[in-house]
Amino acid sequence: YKNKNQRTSHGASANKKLPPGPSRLPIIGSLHHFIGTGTLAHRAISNLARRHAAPLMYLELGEVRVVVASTPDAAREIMKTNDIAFASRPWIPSVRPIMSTGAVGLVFARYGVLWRQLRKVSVMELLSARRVQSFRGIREDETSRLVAAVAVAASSPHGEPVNIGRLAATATIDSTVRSMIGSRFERREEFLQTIKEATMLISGFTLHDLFPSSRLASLFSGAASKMLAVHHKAFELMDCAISQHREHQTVSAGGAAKDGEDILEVLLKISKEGGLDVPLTIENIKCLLLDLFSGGSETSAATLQWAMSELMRNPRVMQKAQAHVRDKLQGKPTVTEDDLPDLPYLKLVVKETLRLHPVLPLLIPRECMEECEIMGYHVPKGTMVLVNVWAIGRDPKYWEEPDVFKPERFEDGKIDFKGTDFEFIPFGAGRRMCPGITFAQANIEIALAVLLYHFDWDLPGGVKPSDLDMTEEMGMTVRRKKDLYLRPIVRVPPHSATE
Ligand code: HEM
Repeated sequence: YKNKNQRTSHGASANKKLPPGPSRLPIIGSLHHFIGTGTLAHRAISNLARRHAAPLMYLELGEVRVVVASTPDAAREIMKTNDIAFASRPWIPSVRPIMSTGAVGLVFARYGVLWRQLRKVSVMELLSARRVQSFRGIREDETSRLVAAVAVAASSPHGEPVNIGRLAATATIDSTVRSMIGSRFERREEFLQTIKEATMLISGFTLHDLFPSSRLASLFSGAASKMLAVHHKAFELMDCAISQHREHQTVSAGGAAKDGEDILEVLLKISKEGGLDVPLTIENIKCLLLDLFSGGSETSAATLQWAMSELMRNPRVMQKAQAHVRDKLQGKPTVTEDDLPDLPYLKLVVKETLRLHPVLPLLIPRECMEECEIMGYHVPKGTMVLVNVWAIGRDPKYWEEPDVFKPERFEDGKIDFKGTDFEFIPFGAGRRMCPGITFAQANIEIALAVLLYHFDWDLPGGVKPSDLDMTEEMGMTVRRKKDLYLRPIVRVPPHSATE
């Protein structure tokens, strides 16, 4: 056994104190602490950090060194004080073969000129408030379809329960994809399946990722070749999305109403104009598109589903939110984005949902680019760094009654998720912070508003609110394990059902 607070044994780092953490065994490191716990990583890591009183904790997952930050102070030291040192992403062995082909998007790009370029284009051009605003018509159209689909179920003789998570996901995914390529993706289901497969492989927990130097592990897991196969499939789908985009443009040019520039159009234009520090290749464009598709849709869909789940579990909050929307809208036929600024309570509901259910509970892993001292401990170069935002959002030192869903806690407007209040960082912070906050907020708020405005909701089968199953499942994001089925009752009839 190695003891906690053990000094490192790696060359120049020798004699420097590593953060505390659980005991480690030869070869497997700390992995035995995770086996048989039956708990998802963010919960298991949170339990370990608490047991070892380790705001900054050191683990070895197989051969991989990992440091986990579990308090706002630790997160601040990493993502603010030492932001540049932690602004890279690790290329775990499963993704390395793909990245080595040059197929680098934004999410996994190493810190450097290419990342800076892609980041700048994304923040300034693709996901800016102005651009997000230009997709308003798409969002309103998709949410009116959502309302229409729910209304159909509500009008069935026995009041059919609807799979609200799935319907809301369809609305956010279609809205995202339309903003990207101008129309709904013909191969949406196939694409979602591919993303799901890819994200299982890049979770970093394959044998090959944990024991990168073992040829046997690499052979057994076959992860690299599976990853390449998924990557080829994803690229084939992106080619298809690009051709679909071209066809759509031809149709639009032929007289059909046009929504304004979509994201792919902007990217192709920027790449053609040139004058960039690093040329934007078609490969980069496909990767970036893939990142935005996948980063943009599942995260928002999962958040919406958690919001509805918490509202069902907390009838007081549900009634207050519904009364708030109906009061403000005063019988208007439907909610438009003009109404959203008048619905502050809804924004608080979204915030509280993200506090209790940050869909990326450990953010996206960072990599330490140069050895650093954090909270008096040594973090060696090359260490993978995770920030447990799930644990931070439930820390009783910072949150009163942390397990209670209480949107009012944000009422004074002092705490926001923009990356400066380290007790609440569901979108991360610093240079690698999520660039899609405005895009996500827009999609989530309008969908939630229409669901609460038009309908009341019941749990089918006589389930009591407090008994609603909230079990999590880890996919690309932490989502509900079981789909959320609810029975809708129309309160404000939708004025016109689209299709
Ligand atoms: C509720 C919705 C969302 C949540 C909770 C979320 C959360 C996150 C988090 C935690 C990170 C990592 C931040 C870090 O390392 O500090 C991230 C990165 C990223 N997100 Fe989001 N996100 C959401 C929606 C979106 C949307 C709508 C888009 C785009 C349309 C998007 C695009 C990205 C991209 C491209 C990155 C990588 C940025 C980089 O590495 O430089 N996200 N997101």
